Amino acid sequence: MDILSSDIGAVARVAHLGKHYGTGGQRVTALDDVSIGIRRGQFTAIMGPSGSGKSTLMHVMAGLDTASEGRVWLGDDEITALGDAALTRLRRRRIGFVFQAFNLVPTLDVMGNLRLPFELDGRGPDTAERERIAALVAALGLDGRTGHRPHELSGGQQQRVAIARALATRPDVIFADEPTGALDSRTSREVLRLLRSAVVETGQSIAMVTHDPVAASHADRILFLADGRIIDDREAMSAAQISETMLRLETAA
Ligand SMILES: Nc1ncnc2c1ncn2[C@@H]1O[C@H](COP(=O)(O)OP(=O)(O)OP(=O)(O)O)[C@@H](O)[C@H]1O
Repeated sequence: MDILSSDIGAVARVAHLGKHYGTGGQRVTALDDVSIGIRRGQFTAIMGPSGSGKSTLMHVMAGLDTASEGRVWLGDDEITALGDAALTRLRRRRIGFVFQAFNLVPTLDVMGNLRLPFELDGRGPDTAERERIAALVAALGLDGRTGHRPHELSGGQQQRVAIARALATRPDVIFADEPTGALDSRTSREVLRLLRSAVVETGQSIAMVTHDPVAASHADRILFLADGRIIDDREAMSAAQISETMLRLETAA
């Protein structure tokens, strides 16, 4: 699939991306000639059967893993051209992450975790950033919890902290890898509503890898991967329509 004209100006983009693991008879092709953009201000879900390359695509787009072939951009900046130090800086300043396992620092309290992206950048949050953190704490229902450590919070609360942390630096894009994978269905819905409202209210761009058709039904756009290729690119769909598409893909796989 060639890059769509509507993906030009995308917040993150890959062209002719290939990713292989191993060599010789052990060689696995995780991604095969993928060209796609994540559109600015949209909530994009990335779906596909197990092993189809979803996490690999996200990790390469986010600069957490390298491409074997092709090129990767964040906005106008080609990340495949950056050295390690520049890539680390770009990730810290311009990309937010939300993971299935929350990935909070267990020894820091909630406020410590929220300040962490700024501390890692070699500075504390400035006044405007402190105000933003306070607004996120209130909006995400974490008032009264800022002195708690992660193990003192429920899974849903921990994921809300992770989302607040990802939003705090106003990243160009947030990559979320199975953000509801460890949560029950009611808590998952709350987390998805939070992600959705960040897109609608502040124009945050979010790309989310998920297995869950209900989670993907919150997205504006759904990319379907199979065998390392993008095989479908759809506007918002219902959970039932997504389940049907996934069933077709899994049966074909
Ligand atoms: N570090 C690695 N070494 C070797 N092979 C790998 C590695 N990481 C991923 N793969 C392989 O690449 C392919 C794509 O994996 P990936 O994790 O991206 O798929 P996925 O769609 O995210 O799967 P799942 O839904 O099960 O998490 C798979 O065949 C996987 O076994």
